[in-house]
Amino acid sequence: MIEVRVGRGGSRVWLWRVAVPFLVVGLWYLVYRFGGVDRVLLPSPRAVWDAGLQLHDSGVLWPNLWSTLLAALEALALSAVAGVPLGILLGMLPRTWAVLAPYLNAVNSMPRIAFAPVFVVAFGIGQSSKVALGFSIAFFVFLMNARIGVLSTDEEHLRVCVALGASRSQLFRKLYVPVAVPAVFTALRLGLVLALLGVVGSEIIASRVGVGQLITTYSATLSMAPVYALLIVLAACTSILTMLVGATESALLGWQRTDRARPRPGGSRGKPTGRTPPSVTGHDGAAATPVVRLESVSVEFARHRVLSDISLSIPRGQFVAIVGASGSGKSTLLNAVSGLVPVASGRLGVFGEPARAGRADVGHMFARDALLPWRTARRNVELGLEFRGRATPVRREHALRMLDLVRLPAAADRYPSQLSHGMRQRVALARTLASDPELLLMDEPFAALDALTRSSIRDMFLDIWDTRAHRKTVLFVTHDLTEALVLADRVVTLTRDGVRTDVAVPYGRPRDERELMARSDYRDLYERLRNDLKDAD
Ligand SMILES: Nc1ncnc2c1ncn2[C@@H]1O[C@H](COP(=O)(O)OP(=O)(O)OP(=O)(O)O)[C@@H](O)[C@H]1O
Repeated sequence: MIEVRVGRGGSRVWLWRVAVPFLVVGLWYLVYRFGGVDRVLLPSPRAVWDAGLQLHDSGVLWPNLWSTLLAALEALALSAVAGVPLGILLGMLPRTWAVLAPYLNAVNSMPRIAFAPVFVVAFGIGQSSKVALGFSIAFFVFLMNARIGVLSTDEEHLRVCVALGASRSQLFRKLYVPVAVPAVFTALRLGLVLALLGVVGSEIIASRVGVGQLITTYSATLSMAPVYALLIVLAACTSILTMLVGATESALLGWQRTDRARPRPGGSRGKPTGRTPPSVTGHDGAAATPVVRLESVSVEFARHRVLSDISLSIPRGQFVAIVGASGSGKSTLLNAVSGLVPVASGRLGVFGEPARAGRADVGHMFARDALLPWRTARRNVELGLEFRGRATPVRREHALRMLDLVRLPAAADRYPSQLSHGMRQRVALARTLASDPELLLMDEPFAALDALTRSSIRDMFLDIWDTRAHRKTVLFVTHDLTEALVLADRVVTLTRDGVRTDVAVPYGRPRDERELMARSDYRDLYERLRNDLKDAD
């Protein structure tokens, strides 16, 4: 379908739209009058108009048109009901798709119209055989589009849902179905035309009623004027139905309309300012019960070792910053702790248990907000609570409280596309904090923001962390050494060979970046860590 954007000059577009049928009729008349075309094959516009009126007045048109449209709509509905869930499932199950794809593609490439006589034999001459042929053509459009819709799922949306505890069936309902909806609307438009094609084709081959049957009858006597009139009526009906689909799509997918083209955050990750300098202290080791304990942990992707022999012990309430060069495995470390990637060797314990995804007491926040664009801010914050089966009023009230906490009470009913990057990241923070996790895994959560917004959200986060009944344990990944030293109790530098430095940050809170920079011991510490990172490169 060709999209026409009606922006400025929109009234002129509408004028042209209305003018097109008149121009076509004018051209038709000219060809009829002066084109030397056989007048049996191409009757005049006037004759077609009269034939249309005659079909209407004689009562022939409406029952036949109704029969055809009803069969097409039935075929369309059946195709959608069967094709969409199957397409979504096949999108979710790539191995099943790999097995079935050659067969489905083979069936889809068959000229289905050739099956019309088979359906007539199977279902008899009547509505069922028409619906069957329409279904056999439109079904694949739904299946393929729904699958492609699922394949377009944003990797980070999936990761967030899994980290928030979504089960397979919740992923199906709350992630894949909404992701597939725009593709299903495309399928509706295409499927409508194809279902109609199947139904009319079936009527032309064998039918007692329907537009196709009328076309066969009139064509047999070379009365082409009613044939053209019927085709025009069918085209008008298809256009009206397509417009209805478009209007429904606009009403249901309001979040898409407002989805302004924004640059993806992530390109401007935080960089060390390089202005601050040093002082060094040894790390004081872990307190009683570690919240996270890694013992000689290694992680591999396709036999490629990404983390080697990492040992760390993080006590309750400690704020630990992980700093390292790009590719040193910082995100992988966090993903392993939250159970999103498996460890290849070693032992990884979280609250004394093996790491697993979807724990309510572990919150994972990513560099990109990964808010689900079809949900308002409030409903995004509710997501984790929804996965855990909390009642609607309870989670609604809680989400509003969390939005209050991140100072966004007025944004509750706005879609992510209507929020600035900073606001979106605050909504993501509210979503992470909603289940009141004891352990917060923060993967460069503010890196994609401009310096001013980053610093204000960082301060807000520290306020929340510091003023709660007890401090949460935080594992905070950052590229920015200054950020690490301003925020954390402890800084761990990570290289491709493992943990390089593990130091305590010996300054009280609140910390002021400028005051710190004025201290020689801070400058020494900064310099030492920076050199460790440089050597690792
Ligand atoms: N799912 C994956 N499959 C294969 N390789 C991966 C996967 N995830 C990460 N890697 C690889 O692991 C290495 C470490 O990646 P990771 O994202 O953990 O590094 P990082 O230190 O967080 O980097 P950055 O600071 O650039 O985000 C990289 O070489 C990356 O290509």
